[in-house]
Amino acid sequence: MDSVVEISNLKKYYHSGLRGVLVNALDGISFSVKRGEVFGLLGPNGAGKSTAIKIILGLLRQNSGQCLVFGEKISSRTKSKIGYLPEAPNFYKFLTALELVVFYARMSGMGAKEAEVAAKNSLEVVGLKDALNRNLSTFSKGMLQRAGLAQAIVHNPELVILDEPNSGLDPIGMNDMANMVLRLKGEGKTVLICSHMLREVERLCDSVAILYKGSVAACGNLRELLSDTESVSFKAKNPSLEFLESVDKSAEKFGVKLETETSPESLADFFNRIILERSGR
Ligand SMILES: Nc1ncnc2c1ncn2[C@@H]1O[C@H](COP(=O)(O)OP(=O)(O)OP(=O)(O)O)[C@@H](O)[C@H]1O
Repeated sequence: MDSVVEISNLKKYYHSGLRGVLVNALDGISFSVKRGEVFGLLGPNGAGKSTAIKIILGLLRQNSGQCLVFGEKISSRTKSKIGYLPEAPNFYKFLTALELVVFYARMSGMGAKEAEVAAKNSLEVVGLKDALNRNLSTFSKGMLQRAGLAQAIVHNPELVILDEPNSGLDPIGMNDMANMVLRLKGEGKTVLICSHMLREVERLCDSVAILYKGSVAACGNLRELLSDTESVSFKAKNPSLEFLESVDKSAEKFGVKLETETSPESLADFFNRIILERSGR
């Protein structure tokens, strides 16, 4: 499987505040997103996710390291193959859903007729067929997210980047969003999701990278990461608490930690463990 995004030793710092204090937003991160996979970019607030996404999109330049998209440095050619749903998109509210998506289709270089057909099609895909001609000002949050996804996929991009796609969605909306992501995957597209909704990420993603303070704390195939816990198990008929405590104490003597949890871990547990380890708490 070839890489759609290949990030190597990427560094980005900002000068912040009046004194220009240096903030290491990305401190040499490396990961790759393979063609056709759903990839989750995770991390607590301030970990560097948005900075990484902006660099992939060509909206920001790194200070050093490399970011290749479709094997090339970012250019207008590579950008035309990317669809992007920003977190909390701020669309022109006086446009109808159709006008909005046609606008983005035209920006991607389509002619008027082609843009209208593509816009109607992508609005139908996201479930807004009956709201084509409604003003965005009358849309609920969930409908705005759908319209945002429609603009992100209208030009049939190969790579779709979704920043907090579940923001403001109710459980039904989240389920619909998940189905749309799986549909994109089924069409052979690569999807990069940046999210704090770990249950959804666990359900959808093939691979993840967890960022912490500008570094990669964990990265790889999700199933492999989650089954990576070492555990010791034994069978005993109705063990008493006393017995269990004595086993635990004897194990401790030999430097063995008995785990009562069995693998695979949930992504949320894995995430918390990795972040706690990194933060030394
Ligand atoms: N324009 C900027 N100027 C100065 N510092 C910035 C700027 N943008 C981001 N930072 C800092 O860089 C670090 C990484 O920020 P970034 O927005 O990439 O994190 P994030 O993982 O996307 O966080 P969140 O989950 O809150 O969106 C943070 O310490 C942030 O304060």
